[in-house]
Amino acid sequence: MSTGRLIAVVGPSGVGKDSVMEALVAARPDLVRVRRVITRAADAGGEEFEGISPALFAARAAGGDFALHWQAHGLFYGIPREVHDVLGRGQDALANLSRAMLGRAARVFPELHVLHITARPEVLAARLAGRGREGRAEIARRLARPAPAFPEGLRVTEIDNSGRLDEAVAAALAALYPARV
Ligand SMILES: Nc1ncnc2c1ncn2[C@@H]1O[C@H](COP(=O)(O)OP(=O)(O)O)[C@@H](O)[C@H]1O
Ligand SMILES: O=P(O)(O)OC[C@H]1O[C@H](OP(=O)(O)OP(=O)(O)O)[C@H](O)[C@@H]1O
Repeated sequence: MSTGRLIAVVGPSGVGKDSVMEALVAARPDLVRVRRVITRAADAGGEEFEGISPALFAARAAGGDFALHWQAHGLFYGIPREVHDVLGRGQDALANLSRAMLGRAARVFPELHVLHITARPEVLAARLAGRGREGRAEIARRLARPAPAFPEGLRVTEIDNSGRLDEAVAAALAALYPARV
């Protein structure tokens, strides 16, 4: 049985990562979305995640609970190591990763495929305002966050989500699951 792919969905805040992942899973029930462990308030809304304290996060990271973990936006993020079981069953898994983690992710997940979601800057600002999950200062910080460079040699599909979400999702599905001729 071939190993499943870890499909890393990356891109700037507000670009549509959660929206695209939700639609991909709806279109492909065999696709598993990784439930991240985040030190974000459990009632923050948005993606379905496990909210824990920074102290517990550190203990679990030290205990080897995470296949990957990183810090961003003043939060800690972890990908539970159980994702390896999903891939070992031959299933693909979707995970929202930091762009800064892609080099490490490629070492941890040999079958890594990067789905790089992009959008025009003015679109990002409007979408973060519309989402309303962060306050104005945090939105400004996220919009000003420099885009980490990607390491060489990754399998990357770039999807422009400046327009209709369904079109971005269709392009992602076509790239990830090209129709067998
Ligand atoms: N193609 C799109 N057209 C219009 N609104 C979108 C589109 N994609 C995402 N959104 C909206 O933009 C906001 C940010 O999307 P989200 O998926 O949370 O981005 P990210 O996870 O990358 O931060 C959300 O309110 C979402 O509903
Ligand atoms: O290093 P970067 O590529 O800039 O990514 C920074 C963080 O943003 C995303 O998290 P999250 O989904 O919490 O933030 P978002 O919804 O604003 O994208 C991503 O998973 C990283 O944890």
